[in-house]
Amino acid sequence: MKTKEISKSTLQRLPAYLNYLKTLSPRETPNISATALAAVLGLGEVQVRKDLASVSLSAGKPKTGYSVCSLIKEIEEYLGYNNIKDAVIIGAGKMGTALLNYSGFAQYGFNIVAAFDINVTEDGGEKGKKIFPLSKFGNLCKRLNIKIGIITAPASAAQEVCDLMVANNILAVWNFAPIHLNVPEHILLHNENMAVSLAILSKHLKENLKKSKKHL
Ligand SMILES: NC(=O)c1ccc[n+]([C@@H]2O[C@H](COP(=O)([O-])OP(=O)(O)OC[C@H]3O[C@@H](n4cnc5c(N)ncnc54)[C@H](O)[C@@H]3O)[C@@H](O)[C@H]2O)c1
Repeated sequence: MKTKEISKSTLQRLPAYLNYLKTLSPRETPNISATALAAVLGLGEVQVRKDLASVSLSAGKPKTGYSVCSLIKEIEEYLGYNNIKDAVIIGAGKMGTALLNYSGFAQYGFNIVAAFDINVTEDGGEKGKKIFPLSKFGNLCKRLNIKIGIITAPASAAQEVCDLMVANNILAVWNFAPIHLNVPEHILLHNENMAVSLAILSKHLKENLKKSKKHL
């Protein structure tokens, strides 16, 4: 992906390119020229060429133009549509802030961008990790295209928190609240139940102790 800065107006045009490219059938239209794209969207050819050059590594070929599939991927990547490394937390209490400030996620490339809480009225947090009022959740998720949500709210609030995440395009939920959550089919849900892990450990311990008694 190209990382150079692009202008605000180019950035604003990228979703329009993307929407149009997605309407094309890759079989019927595998390639598209900047001229054709400019004509369909009512833009200047030079402008389109410049916009595409700033996000696409594959320069349009003189006769065939750009590969539609590659261009879609490159624009999506530029816009952060494939952002699967950033996550947000709802519920900035003991558990939420511990996760927010845990540096170990970075080793795996994960970044917990911020936490949100219903009882926070002003932006806060430490070590550059922000805690925001819940009212700012939708805006930040949309702006940064966040796809992973972490629930560390009380069990009684977890379903409404989860619904809020789903409504704001979160696609994967890591749930710490000890409650069953109902989610649409397209949502990936992972429940982190520490009591279950401890129960399994305890069961294995019991078995090991039984075995060692037999050997005595
Ligand atoms: N603390 C632990 O060791 C631990 C371990 C396992 C699981 N959990 C689970 O994690 C969750 C959080 O536990 P905790 O100990 O951090 O609790 P906590 O009370 O310290 O924090 C919960 C936070 O959620 C916020 N909150 C409540 N309703 C909300 C809503 N509708 N929207 C946004 N924020 C809301 C509260 O203001 C509070 O800051 C619980 O479901 C708990 O069962 C905690």
